[in-house]
Amino acid sequence: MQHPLYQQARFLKSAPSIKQAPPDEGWEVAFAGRSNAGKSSALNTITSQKSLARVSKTPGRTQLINFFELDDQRRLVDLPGYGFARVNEAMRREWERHLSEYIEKRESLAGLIVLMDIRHPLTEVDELMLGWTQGLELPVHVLLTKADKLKRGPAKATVLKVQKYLQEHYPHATAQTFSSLKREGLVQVWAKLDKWLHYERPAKKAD
Ligand SMILES: Nc1nc2c(ncn2[C@@H]2O[C@H](COP(=O)(O)OP(=O)(O)OP(=O)(O)O)[C@@H](O)[C@H]2O)c(=O)[nH]1
Ligand SMILES: [Mg+2]
Repeated sequence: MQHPLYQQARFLKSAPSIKQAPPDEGWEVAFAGRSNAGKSSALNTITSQKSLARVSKTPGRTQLINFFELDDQRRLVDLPGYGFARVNEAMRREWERHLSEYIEKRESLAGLIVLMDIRHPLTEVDELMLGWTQGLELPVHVLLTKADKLKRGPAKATVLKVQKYLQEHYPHATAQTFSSLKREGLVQVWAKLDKWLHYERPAKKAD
């Protein structure tokens, strides 16, 4: 199962900060989340590509924003992973400055996907991230990743709890379960991305 837009994704460029980003035109959706939450895996699953987004062996080393081109108007963006344990204070500040600047100033940013491991969602640093999106009219969609690690019952209970919490504290945010391993939740994410990126899937030809 592939998607005509996301399967076209191609690496465009890496930028250390918003200054080096590609022109701020069209629409883009960014993927954020703690290191190891499964961002790279999700990007590869969504785009039906094996190694579009590189899986980093050294969390916290890459402070780059990676841009992937879908077509001449649309992009996906892989943001540096956050929350890695022993990163020094200066690096953490630098990360916060770059990320908050990107989220607040990037005109073409149409939505933010925030990935959280379903076994420990809504950590302090996730809340920091969600806080930056408040008052920006920036929609957020949370992917509770690695859903295959929980049984169906507990997974369902977690998503309901997270949805309720978001509704109360971040009403601009929605949530769903996701598994790259099982390709679960893919159709739901595609629908969200299509909407944010103003993309209409061509109608299937009747034959
Ligand atoms: N069981 C399971 N494991 C997953 C899933 N998605 C990712 N993983 C594993 O989780 C680990 C981290 O995945 P990545 O996709 O590299 O995570 P990331 O968020 O890109 O990490 P950083 O680049 O360090 O920020 C890897 O060992 C993956 O194989 C999933 O849906 N199910
Ligand atoms: Mg990654």
